[in-house]
Amino acid sequence: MNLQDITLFRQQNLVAGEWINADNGATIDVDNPSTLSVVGTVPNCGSGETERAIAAAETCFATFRKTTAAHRGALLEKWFDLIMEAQDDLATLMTLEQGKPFAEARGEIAYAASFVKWFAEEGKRVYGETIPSPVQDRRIIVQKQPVGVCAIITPWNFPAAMITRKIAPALAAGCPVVIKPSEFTPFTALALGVLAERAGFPSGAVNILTGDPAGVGGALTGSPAVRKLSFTGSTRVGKLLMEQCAGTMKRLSLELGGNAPFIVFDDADLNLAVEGVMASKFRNGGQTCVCANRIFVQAGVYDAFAEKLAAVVGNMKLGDGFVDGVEIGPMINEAAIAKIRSHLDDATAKGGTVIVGGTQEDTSTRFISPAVVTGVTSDMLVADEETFGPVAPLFKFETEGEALAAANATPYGLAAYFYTNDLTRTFRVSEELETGMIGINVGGFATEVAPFGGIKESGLGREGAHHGIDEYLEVKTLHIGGIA
Ligand SMILES: NC(=O)c1ccc[n+]([C@@H]2O[C@H](COP(=O)([O-])OP(=O)(O)OC[C@H]3O[C@@H](n4cnc5c(N)ncnc54)[C@H](O)[C@@H]3O)[C@@H](O)[C@H]2O)c1
Ligand SMILES: O=C[C@H](O)CS(=O)(=O)O
Repeated sequence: MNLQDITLFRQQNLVAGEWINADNGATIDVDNPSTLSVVGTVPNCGSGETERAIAAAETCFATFRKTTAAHRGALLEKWFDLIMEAQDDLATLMTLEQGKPFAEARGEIAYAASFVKWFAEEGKRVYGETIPSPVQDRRIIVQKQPVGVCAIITPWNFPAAMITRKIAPALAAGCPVVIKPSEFTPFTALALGVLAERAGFPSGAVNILTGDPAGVGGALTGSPAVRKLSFTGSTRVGKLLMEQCAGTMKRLSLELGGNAPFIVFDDADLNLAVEGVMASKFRNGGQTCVCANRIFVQAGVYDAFAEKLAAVVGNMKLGDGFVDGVEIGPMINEAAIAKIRSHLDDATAKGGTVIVGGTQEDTSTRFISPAVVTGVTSDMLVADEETFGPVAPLFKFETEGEALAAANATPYGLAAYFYTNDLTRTFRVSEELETGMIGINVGGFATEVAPFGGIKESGLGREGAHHGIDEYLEVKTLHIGGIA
């Protein structure tokens, strides 16, 4: 493994300031989706180790909550510096275990670090209020306090950013965390844990467990000592965890699945719209929650747009993430390949045409060439399910009303995109689209400064911006009487 600092490669879990193995010594293999070789192993922990991590976080909370925001901000600043110094090593671990092109992995590390730097400052701006009392001898003060021990469960597709987008505000607010990263991409998370230790976070502030999702997750969601769950992943698992948290009334932040519409109106700049699809659809090989999942093109420009898009997609470089110039890496696992194949086969069986890509040179690998499909209709799987792969399905529409109805015909509401040069249409369409975030003549909006999140079955709450820290705070109102 080509790391400058090999100590960042950890095959153990971080619990109460100690690096541990599973109590029974069991391990999980982590493979390289490009070569199918084993990158390494991590402990297969369960409820026992999780309960110890929760206890360590609870012990830590008693003192960590009383540190100043400035102190916690200084720790976050130091962590930011260490993350950026280790950017290449962290990106190497990410490409090894997740497969994304190395340049994208480096970009994600910088994106992940931006949340750490942002919340180092936001923690110092957690302001309270004084409220004019309706009773003469009383004073009313509103305080904000850390919610307590937080459980953090994250997906494999952005293995660094999905962790820091949660734990940076949690730590800034004074909340210790117990993290369960995806079993597919644990090494990035564990390396971030090494750097958090080096930054000076106290024992028990950051705990990281790998293992049986249901076992670790069940201990986290069932523990009354855990006051909040922040989850990013599929809507299916999000609903399950929401149910499991009900018994202890935990605070919830849920960042779930998407089914983003991408609408190209006939007055759009088609070259810009093609650039937008490339940015939105094919980032991380299409394994992105906010990627364009359904592309609606107005009839007058449909053929021209399809031709332009196919020409660019057909020239994309597919391969191992460490090869210079590769734009599409391997899919994360065999199930991902199977889902992509099922969507392509279903579309062609129902009248669609794959005009470029969608093939595998070797079906024993996890590589599939990026595809454009025309003649796509609402009865196809791609209309209702997150493909989570490099497939661009093109739907044709006639009127704005038809496009809006189709775009909103989904239980998801995370992201949407549309391209137009008509100002009044910009406001009309923005106000009608049922999503949490909209790109207008832009195909990507990953930034720490703006709120990120969805509506409907895409989740609850917001991450990033000033909104993100409120998810880790409780509001307390003081009514002080007898003041003559
Ligand atoms: N909205 C967002 O910000 C956002 C960001 C990234 C990914 N996602 C979504 O995540 C999904 C892809 O990620 P994924 O495949 O890792 O999702 P997933 O739901 O399968 O897994 C997410 C995490 O949940 C854990 N998990 C699975 N079953 C569990 C259980 N029973 N109890 C506790 N934990 C459990 C997994 O181990 C993993 O750590 C897509 O739907 C994508 O849209 C959403
Ligand atoms: O996959 C989901 C991520 O949240 C996408 S982004 O990097 O935040 O845009």
